[in-house]
Amino acid sequence: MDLPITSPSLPGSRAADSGTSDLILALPKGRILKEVQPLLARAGLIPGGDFHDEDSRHLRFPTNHPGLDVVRVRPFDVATFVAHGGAQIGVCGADVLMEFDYPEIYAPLDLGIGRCRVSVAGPVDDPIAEEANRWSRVTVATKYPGIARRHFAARGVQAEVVSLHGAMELAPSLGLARLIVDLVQTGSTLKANGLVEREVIAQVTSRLIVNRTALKTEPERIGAWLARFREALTA
Ligand SMILES: Nc1ncnc2c1ncn2[C@@H]1O[C@H](COP(=O)(O)OP(=O)(O)OP(=O)(O)O)[C@@H](O)[C@H]1O
Ligand SMILES: O=P(O)(O)OC[C@H]1O[C@H](OP(=O)(O)OP(=O)(O)O)[C@H](O)[C@@H]1O
Repeated sequence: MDLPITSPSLPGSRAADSGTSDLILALPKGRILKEVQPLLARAGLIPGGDFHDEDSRHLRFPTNHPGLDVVRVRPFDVATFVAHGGAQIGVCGADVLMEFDYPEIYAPLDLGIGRCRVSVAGPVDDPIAEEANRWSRVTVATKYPGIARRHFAARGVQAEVVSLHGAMELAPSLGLARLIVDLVQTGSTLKANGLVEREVIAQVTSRLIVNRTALKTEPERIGAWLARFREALTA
């Protein structure tokens, strides 16, 4: 398929030479970075420099496409970089998209990786937690305050959120909150900490995301990358 993406083999094809700026693809550090690499390869995108050196202090890397650089950021920050137009394209979990609900972000492609769910969980030995939807107030420890508040508000329950960035599973036993809202995949972290899943809020996979304004102003370049990723998903 002949796509209008700057070819690395054409001399003088740097986007900067033609007066347009480089596109930036924001990738999340951590587990998704590993999972997304085969897809990048199928899309013909190879990050360069010392991208594969986990100890590198560089944050921005060139690729085999002179018009596209990659940045490596925290998973939660991918959405923010793309929403603010610092990056035009990104790879981001649906959990993060739900949390921020940025209107500037368009998420056209489900990449089918990073599969898990956002759930409400509580202590195994607190069966009353099952009835949280009937209470007027709950305390919830989470790194998803927006998702938690909206989820309980939709049932007329006010969620008092204790904001944590990890180890949410400790919160009920240490008295920070009665419930948690967190990601669950195998359920082994919940089990290991005496918790049980009470309710699934949403299924999660990673998405290819784009900045809506960038897509309007650069439909050919960004559209071509979307087409490449779409094709890579079916390859
Ligand atoms: N257990 C899991 N199984 C599958 N996907 C997951 C799991 N945990 C997280 N994810 C997905 O991977 C994304 C990144 O999670 P990861 O654990 O790598 O980073 P993080 O711990 O949220 O970030 P940070 O390192 O900034 O705290 C999440 O937003 C979610 O979409
Ligand atoms: O159901 P499981 O298969 O046990 O997976 C769920 C765990 O995975 C995630 O944590 P992660 O490993 O990313 O650690 P972190 O949140 O502390 O970064 C999530 O926050 C849960 O703790």
